[in-house]
Amino acid sequence: MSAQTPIGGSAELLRVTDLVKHFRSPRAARRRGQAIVHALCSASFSVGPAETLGIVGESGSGKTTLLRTILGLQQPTSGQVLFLGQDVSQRKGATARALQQEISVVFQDPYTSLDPRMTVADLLAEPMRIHRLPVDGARARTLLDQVRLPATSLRKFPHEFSGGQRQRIAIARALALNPKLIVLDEPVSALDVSVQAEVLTLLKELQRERQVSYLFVAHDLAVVADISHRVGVMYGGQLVELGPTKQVIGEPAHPYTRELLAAVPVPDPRIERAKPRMLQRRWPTETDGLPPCPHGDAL
Ligand SMILES: Nc1ncnc2c1ncn2[C@@H]1O[C@H](COP(=O)(O)OP(=O)(O)OP(=O)(O)O)[C@@H](O)[C@H]1O
Repeated sequence: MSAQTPIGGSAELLRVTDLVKHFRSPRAARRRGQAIVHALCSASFSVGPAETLGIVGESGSGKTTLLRTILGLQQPTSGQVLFLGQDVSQRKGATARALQQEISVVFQDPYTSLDPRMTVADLLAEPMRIHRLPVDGARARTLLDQVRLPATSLRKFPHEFSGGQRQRIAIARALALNPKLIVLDEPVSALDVSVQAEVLTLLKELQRERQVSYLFVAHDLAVVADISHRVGVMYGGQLVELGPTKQVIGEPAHPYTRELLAAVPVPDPRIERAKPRMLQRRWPTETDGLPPCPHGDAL
C-alpha cells in the first residue's frame, strides 16, 4: 500500500454536511418492525482541489446512496451538499447542466457503462454533443492519448477492447468536459489485479497533469489506500472514521477499520488473513461503538 502525497491546495471543491438519507424499508423488514432503512447517517466531509478522498465500506454500507445524493440523483432526507459553494439539490435547468460539466462519473463495469453500438469516437463526442459544445476530432485524439490509447481506437467498438482498455475509454469520456471532480464508483473492482494497478497509476498521473479531484469509492481498502490522500470508512450508513491515509492505515481508530485492515490480502499465499467478522453483519449493533442514526426516523 502506498498512500499518495497531497498535491492539492486547501480551498474546498465539495462540502458535504450532516448528509442523511432514509428509505422506506422493504415490506418484509416493515413486518419485522423496521420501518426505515438508515442508508446514510449524518455524513460530513470535504474534497479539495486535486485531492483524492477514498470512501471504503462493505456492500450495503451506504456508498452508492452517498454518491447518488452527492450527484443530485436523489434528494437527501436532510443535510447539504455544496459544490463550489452552491447547493447541488437546488440546482435546476442551466445550473444543473453546468454541474454535470463540472462533476463526471466513472462506474464499476466498463462492459455495461459504454454503449456497445457506439464507436469510441462517438462515445467521446457524446458528452460534448449533450452539452452543445463543438465536437472536435482533435480533442477526441488528445483524450485517447491522455489515457494512453492509440488514435486508431477511435474507429473501434467497445467489444474490441480488454476490460482495462474499456475502463480507460470510460475515463477519457469522464475527462471530455474538463471536470473539476470525478466520482469513481468501484472503478477497478471488475478488473484483474495487475490491470487494477495500471488504471490506478493512470488516474494518479492524470490528477498530477490536470489537477482534477477524485471521490473514489470501493470496498477494497488496499485499492482505496493506494490512490487516496484521505480515507473515509463507512459502516452501517455511518462514516465511522475519516483521516489522512497514513493515519487511518497506521493507527486505525475504529474496530471496523482494524477488521478491514486485517482482511487485506498479503502477497505470501502461506499467510491466511482473518475475514472481518463485522462484514457478516448487516447493521451495526451497540457493541460496534456506533451511536444510533442521530437524525431519528424521518423519511
Ligand atoms: N431505493 C432504496 N429503497 C430502500 N432501501 C434502499 C434503497 N437504496 C438503498 N437501500 C438500502 O440502503 C442501504 C445502503 O445501500 P447502498 O446501495 O448505498 O450500499 P453500498 O455500500 O453502495 O452497497 P453496494 O456496494 O452493494 O452497492 C442498503 O441496506 C440498501 O438495501
